[in-house]
Amino acid sequence: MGRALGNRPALSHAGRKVSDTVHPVIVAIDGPSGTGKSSTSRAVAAELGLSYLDTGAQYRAITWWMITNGIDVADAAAVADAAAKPAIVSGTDPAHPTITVDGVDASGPIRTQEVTAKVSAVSAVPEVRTRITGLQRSIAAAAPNGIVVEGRDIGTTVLPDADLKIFLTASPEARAARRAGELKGADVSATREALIKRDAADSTRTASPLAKAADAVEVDTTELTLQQVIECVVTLVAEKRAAAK
Ligand SMILES: Nc1ncnc2c1ncn2[C@@H]1O[C@H](COP(=O)(O)OP(=O)(O)O)[C@@H](O)[C@H]1O
Ligand SMILES: Nc1ccn([C@@H]2O[C@H](COP(=O)(O)OP(=O)(O)O)[C@@H](O)[C@H]2O)c(=O)n1
Repeated sequence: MGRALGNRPALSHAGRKVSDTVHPVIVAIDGPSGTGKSSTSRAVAAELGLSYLDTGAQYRAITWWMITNGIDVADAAAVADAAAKPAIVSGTDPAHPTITVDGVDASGPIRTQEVTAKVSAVSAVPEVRTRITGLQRSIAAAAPNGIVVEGRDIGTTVLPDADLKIFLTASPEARAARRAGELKGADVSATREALIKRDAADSTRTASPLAKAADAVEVDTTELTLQQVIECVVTLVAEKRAAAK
């Protein structure tokens, strides 16, 4: 499948050849925690002039709202009942991504350990996924030049017709070392265990689990620098655009 970039209606702009028109490009980047999705996606979007959406931040935002509103995240029915309540707004400039919940900046609170520990339970609830997936599709459809969307189920469920799908992987050791490096003083082996536990929950849930789409390009980042991963994805986007001309 995949949306053929070159098969879109050929619009004729005054003084501009149709072949010069750059169509919006949709890039889906999925994979487990610490594989480099956010850093790669932001950099690729910035380099190519695309919008950027961190879908994990949206699931963290709704989890933070549940916690601050006293909802027991282990109670799936209570989470489902409340899923439509918070207003979640994502800013998609890769130079300055933002997220607000009911108008309040949530970029700091969504990164706490409590949210990290509870986000998998909330994101497994089908009503939550339906709500957040709807937001993601509207944001992608409105991006003027195209968008890089990163998460767990973008290539499989949210944007199955994306022009390019990437699935990033890395060894648990490399991922834990990267994450522990961000959380000053964090123990690498405890971080590794927590990552493995969250990946297992995300991969085994019934509703839209973490999975590689059949037509995704898998990139193992264990031995690559971040710059190498960025260059790899930028090259793959350029190849897609060239093939679509
Ligand atoms: N290829 C890489 N080599 C070394 N460090 C990396 C690499 N990719 C990402 N990082 C670092 O690892 C950490 C986690 O990356 P991030 O992009 O947040 O991963 P994810 O979004 O998949 O959880 C960040 O500090 C980032 O700078
Ligand atoms: N498309 C997505 C993105 C994230 N998530 C959930 O949100 C959590 C946090 O995602 P994240 O991208 O912020 O995680 P990390 O950057 O910490 O790896 C994941 O562990 C999943 O439970 C999801 O279910 N579907």
